[in-house]
Amino acid sequence: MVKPVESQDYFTTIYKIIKEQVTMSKFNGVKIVSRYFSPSGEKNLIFRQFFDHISSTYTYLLGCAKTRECILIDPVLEQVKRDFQVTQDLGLKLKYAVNTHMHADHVTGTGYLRALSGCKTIISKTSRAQADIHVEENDSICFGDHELKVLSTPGHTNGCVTYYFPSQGVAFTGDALLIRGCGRTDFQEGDPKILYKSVHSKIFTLPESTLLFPAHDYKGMMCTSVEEEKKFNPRLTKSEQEFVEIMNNLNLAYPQQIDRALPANRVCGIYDIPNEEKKN
Ligand SMILES: N[C@@H](CCC(=O)N[C@@H](CSS)C(=O)NCC(=O)O)C(=O)O
Ligand SMILES: [Fe+2]
Repeated sequence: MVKPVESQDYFTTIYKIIKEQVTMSKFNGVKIVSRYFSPSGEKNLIFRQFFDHISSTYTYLLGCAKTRECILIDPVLEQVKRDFQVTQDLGLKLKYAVNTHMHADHVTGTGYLRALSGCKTIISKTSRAQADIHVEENDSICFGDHELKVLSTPGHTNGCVTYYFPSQGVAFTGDALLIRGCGRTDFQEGDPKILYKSVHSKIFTLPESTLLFPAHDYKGMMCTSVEEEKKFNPRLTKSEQEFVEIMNNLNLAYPQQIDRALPANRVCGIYDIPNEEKKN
């Protein structure tokens, strides 16, 4: 039985309430994970998922309901004011602006957020991009009472990481794993064999009920689970050889903003915001 949801909180419209990581029923061989991902502070967590329509990027706000410290994962430059305003509305103090990788399709908002709020920027060491803090496999990112673990998941880019949130049974996969897809491997040191290994050894080995939140979706989907992707991902359920073949023949157009995005993202976005701009 799924308990009715009484909270008006955002997340309850997506997931039904249940106390622990219990799976409720089976459909098409997949356990329907109806997990309550802390919207009301039951587990002391504030969560928001934001979307940028131009680049189809998801940005995630995670906040500690007790200490009010928060982080933003994969903010987009053009949406920084929106995202930052929400942190202020909710009485949160931004501690870190975090990247899953050096994005090619949009300019990261991390540098701008740093200028606006004084937060620290984070990216992986392997990305070789500039930031205040460089993370590696097994590092922790702590905010308030919460801790994310860094999993190195290269293949889309060398520096791709997944941020795993064990206490919530959630992982933020960046472009390593997309819903029913994965990040392309045809530029930025992309390598399909490495990506296949990353996903199979680091993401598909997480508990099956782990909810996965990617950096992008192009079909309007918002979230998946390890179990779903292990069963239904049209690329990563194949053998390594078939996967390589698929990835080498995607023939995708280059991201429209790539020429602007890569140089900016090498320095973690735009840092020098005019004072006037900061006030608006
Ligand atoms: N049309 C978009 C770019 C779409 C794209 O290439 N997305 C990347 C993630 S951003 S680096 C990707 O890996 N896609 C995989 C796929 O299968 O679509 C734009 O012009 O920005
Ligand atoms: Fe990417």
